[in-house]
Amino acid sequence: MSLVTLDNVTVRHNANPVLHNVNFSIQPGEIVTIVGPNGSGKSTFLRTIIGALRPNHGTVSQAPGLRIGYVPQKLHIDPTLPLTVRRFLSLPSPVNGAAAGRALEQAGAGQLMKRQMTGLSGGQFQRVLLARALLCDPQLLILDEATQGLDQPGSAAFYQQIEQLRGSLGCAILMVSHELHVVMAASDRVICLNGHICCEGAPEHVASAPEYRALFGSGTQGALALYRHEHNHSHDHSCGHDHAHDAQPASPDLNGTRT
Ligand SMILES: Nc1ncnc2c1ncn2[C@@H]1O[C@H](COP(=O)(O)OP(=O)(O)OP(=O)(O)O)[C@@H](O)[C@H]1O
Repeated sequence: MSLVTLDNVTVRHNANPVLHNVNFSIQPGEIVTIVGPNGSGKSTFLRTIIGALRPNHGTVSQAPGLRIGYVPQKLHIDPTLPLTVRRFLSLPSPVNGAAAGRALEQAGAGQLMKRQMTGLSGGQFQRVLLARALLCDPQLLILDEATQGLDQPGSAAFYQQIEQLRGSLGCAILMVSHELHVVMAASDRVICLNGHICCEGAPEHVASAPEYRALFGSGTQGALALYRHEHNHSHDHSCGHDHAHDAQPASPDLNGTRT
């Protein structure tokens, strides 16, 4: 059974159609990535799925009792506000220390519990947002441009964490990203959105689709191939071929340096 289904959904902002006749569903454990140019309706799509926006036409249905974890695009915290990670995770509802620690571990941020929110690096901050989304033990985890502002190794490490979470928690993941070559390697299905669904399918299929290339050009496909190569092999650099041009998704050291 699908976790969420959109049936012929149209959404307008101030009478302007932003999404038009969109059909979509996501299955348990699936990783789906939404790509599309600025203003193409990606955030509107996510907000419609979580129920923050009502469609003007069509229907949105959720599996009964569906638990959704949401990682926003960004979150501003007043730099003068003293707020530890532990306290942040208890907003708006209190959580016990064990649950907070478990969520931080799952997000790859186990050692950040006592840190000040305003002292975190961009990557650490996003992992804390991820931990907060995991507190409800989501069946569907939604991420809206969650790696904005991170460098490419930081983004790649973040998405590898997401892939691991799908493996360990079994949750489905729906994410929006501009970093096509990084994100697509972790996706089961990619949807190219531009007010309507232009094309969808396996990452390789979408990367070579004419609709996708019309929007993004063809440069990404080479980067995707490189990343897949790096992503799939055993990381044994002694096997004799040239890695000089491989994309290198590194594991960030959450204390601030990178390995
Ligand atoms: N609350 C709103 N009121 C009026 N117009 C809106 C509102 N939210 C979004 N829009 C408009 O709807 C269109 C789609 O916006 P949306 O944020 O969904 O796109 P996006 O693909 O997520 O963009 P980006 O990649 O820039 O984040 C844009 O033209 C935007 O200006």
